[in-house]
Amino acid sequence: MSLQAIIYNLDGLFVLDQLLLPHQHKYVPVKTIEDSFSVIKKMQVRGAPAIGIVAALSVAVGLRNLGEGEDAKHFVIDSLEHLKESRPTAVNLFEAAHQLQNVARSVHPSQVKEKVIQEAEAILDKDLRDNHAIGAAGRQFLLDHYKGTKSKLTVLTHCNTGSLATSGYGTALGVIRALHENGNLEHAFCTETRPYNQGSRLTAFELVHDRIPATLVTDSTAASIMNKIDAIVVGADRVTRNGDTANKIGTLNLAVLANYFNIPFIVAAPFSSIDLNLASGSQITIEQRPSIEMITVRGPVVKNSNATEFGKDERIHIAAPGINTYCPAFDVTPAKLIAAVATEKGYYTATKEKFSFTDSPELA
Ligand SMILES: CSC[C@H]1O[C@H](OP(=O)(O)O)[C@H](O)[C@@H]1O
Repeated sequence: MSLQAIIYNLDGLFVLDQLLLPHQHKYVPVKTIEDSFSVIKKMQVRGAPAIGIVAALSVAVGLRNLGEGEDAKHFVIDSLEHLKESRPTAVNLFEAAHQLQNVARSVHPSQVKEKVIQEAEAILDKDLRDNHAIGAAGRQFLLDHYKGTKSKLTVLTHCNTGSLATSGYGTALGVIRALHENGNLEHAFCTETRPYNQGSRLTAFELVHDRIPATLVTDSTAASIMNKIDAIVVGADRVTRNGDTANKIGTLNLAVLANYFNIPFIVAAPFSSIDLNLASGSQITIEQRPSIEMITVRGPVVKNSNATEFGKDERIHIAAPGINTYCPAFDVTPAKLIAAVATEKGYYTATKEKFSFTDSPELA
């Protein structure tokens, strides 16, 4: 089974429906801007970089199919204003929108279609190159950190930051892949990452697919295995100027554990995930998800005791009816708990508990 979250070719744009993984492997066509809004909003495609890429490519598809006489510039600008409303936290969607809208505003009207399609396709191509560089930078930080003491590491990660969250290879999971490919990975642990279960359904799927030695644990197991862990590596949806980082809910728990157990906690993300317009994490909008996603789990319909038919998914209620719920999709980890931010430019470390992303990074 492919790990390719996004397929973009002359036939159009398709996303792997991640609500059905790992049991069903089904691509969904994205033919219109509304299709794009829907697959992002419903989290059929998710992951900060993937969201930005799908939004950009859906505009490219729309431009390829634009009717004669339709205004390309306004199509680009209006479509991306709408897509920005699909999910508020990941900066990659807003960064992609900014890039394409800028192109549409700055070129001659007759050039909008060609130049915006080029820009959208460049975002896709750049992401894969960046992920390999992010993996190298994260690996380099860890080798530098453990220089002279160990070169095979046990690493824990949270949520899904691999090929299913990007154009391929991944960010934090890219660091784990880089360690594995170079003989520096002893073992990987991944947390299930309730309530969407990106870890148990997606990251575990990727680790098994790549034959990386790994163990799945519940979110609540993390503290009890910290004595086995050499580093915690996570992704990011938005990093602010001082290094505060919004990431999947439960990330802050792990950062506090890392700090308590004196384990390096690393954020791995493309530089485009760093929002220099925001001074600190208190300014980040945290997406709230519907409570149905927390109080139920999707499961295949079991027709009878002898056979399981993967028919229409049914939701199985796992919480007491009537209970109030609080279901944020992300939390914010303060910069002081983060040892390094690994980007495609290299890795940044904090001085006096603050990051300076305008300085030169450590090069991998
Ligand atoms: C490289 S993915 C970054 C980020 O996106 C995920 O969120 P979601 O699954 O809700 O889109 C998670 O926070 C990852 O760490």
